[in-house]
Amino acid sequence: REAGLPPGPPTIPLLGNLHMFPTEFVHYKFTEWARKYGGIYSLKMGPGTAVVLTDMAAVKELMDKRSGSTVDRPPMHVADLVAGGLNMVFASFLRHVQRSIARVPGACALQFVFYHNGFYTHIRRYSNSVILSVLYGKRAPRYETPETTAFFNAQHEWELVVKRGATPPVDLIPILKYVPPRWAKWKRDCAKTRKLQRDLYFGLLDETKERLRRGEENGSYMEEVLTREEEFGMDREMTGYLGGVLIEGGSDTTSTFLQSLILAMVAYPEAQRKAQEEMDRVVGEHRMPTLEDLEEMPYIRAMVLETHRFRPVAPLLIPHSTLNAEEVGVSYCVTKTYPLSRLSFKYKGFIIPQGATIFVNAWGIFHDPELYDDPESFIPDRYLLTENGMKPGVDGRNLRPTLPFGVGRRICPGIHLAQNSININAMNLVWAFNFTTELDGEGNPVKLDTFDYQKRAPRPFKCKVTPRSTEKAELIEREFLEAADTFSKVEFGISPEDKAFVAESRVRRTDG
Ligand code: HEM
Repeated sequence: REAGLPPGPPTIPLLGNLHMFPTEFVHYKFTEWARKYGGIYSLKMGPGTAVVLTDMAAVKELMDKRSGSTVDRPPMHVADLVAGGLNMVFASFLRHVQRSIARVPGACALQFVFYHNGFYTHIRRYSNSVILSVLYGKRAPRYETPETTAFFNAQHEWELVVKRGATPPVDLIPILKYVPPRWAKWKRDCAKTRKLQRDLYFGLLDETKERLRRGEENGSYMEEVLTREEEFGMDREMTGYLGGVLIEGGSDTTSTFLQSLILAMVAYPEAQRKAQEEMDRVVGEHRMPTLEDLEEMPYIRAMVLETHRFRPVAPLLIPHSTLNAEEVGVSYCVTKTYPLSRLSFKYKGFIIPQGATIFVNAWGIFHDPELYDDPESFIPDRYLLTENGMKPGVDGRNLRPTLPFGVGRRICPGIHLAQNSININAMNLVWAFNFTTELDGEGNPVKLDTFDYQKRAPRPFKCKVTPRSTEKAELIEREFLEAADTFSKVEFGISPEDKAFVAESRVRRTDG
């Protein structure tokens, strides 16, 4: 480790800390190291450097205030192979694409009707459907809807190619880029993923274009991007990937949050009971909640914040990297191509080299026992006691409540859509259903493991989902049937199987 870098675990020659880099649940290890080496520590990744921030003040200063310099992403050759450098999540800052995204509209959940089992996949379908409706004006009525299946297939392949160890360390040893595909399975896997993604993204784009040509707009986001492509300085490739990246960003994130919320409500029935009490007081039995009710619901708001803290969807956000060389008090206006490698960030006496990868350890902050009482438990009440949920007396002014959505200029562009979707669903779920543990063969409740996660999401778990009353079940169905007109606007071009499913779902099933 070069002199001046933040401290960190001992290194070995050539590899640095690479040999000890965890293959999964990286945030646990990063947090363990944070407790040992401090809120700012470094890891040597071969010749490169990574800096891990588990300190609120450092996150605010380096990632929010000096976002212009920490806005970049570390190189990811696999993402370039799959999306030709146009997956903006992993690409350097694409300003014009970002500008067009800044307008992703807020939308709320239209439908959340499930009666018995299958809630886990239902939630995944729901969040994919919301994003497909917003972007392309085409909803996904079933988990088996062709676009939804195609998306989850492509996503599965994508996750395999980016999995640690699936590819040689091509970002560290760039010469590996030139290995011909016949000797590199990982390259063939990338090509397969690329095809799956392109078939879906450009298929949806072409359908939207065709609809526009026929004058059958339905107000979707991509219609607007297509009409204003020139103004945004975008071409077909960029537009196609813009849509694709938004489907990726918007699908499994919202659903993961909702799955964690349900898991927490089952594991902590007392929190569920308090949320239901508040719901019954504010909304009652005879109507469904609306977003306007949230103002009157401090406990539900606290429960949403606590879910973000307890199980953040992105425990390490998405890694950033430093773009400009800069020293405290002196900003050098440099671009990536201009070599100023001797200049680096200096923060609290530590050097953060140009091009370093920066991880924001949101998990480590949210689970710090110095900041939160009993951080491993789900306790929404903590947000009623203090504004930021921290122990009384802890100065939490440096922590933005939106940290789970990222930092600086890279903050999640879907934040408003996501927050609306999360809030209305949290409210609907609490209003409508009881979530309880399943019983085992002997009638004892099956204990849930709230740490049993797979990548970001809880592993599929069993719980009983029962409507809280017959009246509520009937009301849900009535509202669903009344929303038929709204749904039909986003049912252009759905498959015959989806059409049949939709027709069947519009037949009243309850007696009300
Ligand atoms: C619970 C819901 C969500 C959470 C917690 C979440 C969280 C995040 C986080 C942590 C980042 C990385 C920010 C950073 O690098 O500092 C991010 C980026 C991103 N998110 Fe979200 N997100 C959610 C929903 C959505 C939705 C609904 C969309 C699409 C409409 C979306 C689209 C994106 C995109 C495109 C990026 C990449 C931005 C960039 O690299 O500049 N996300 N999100």
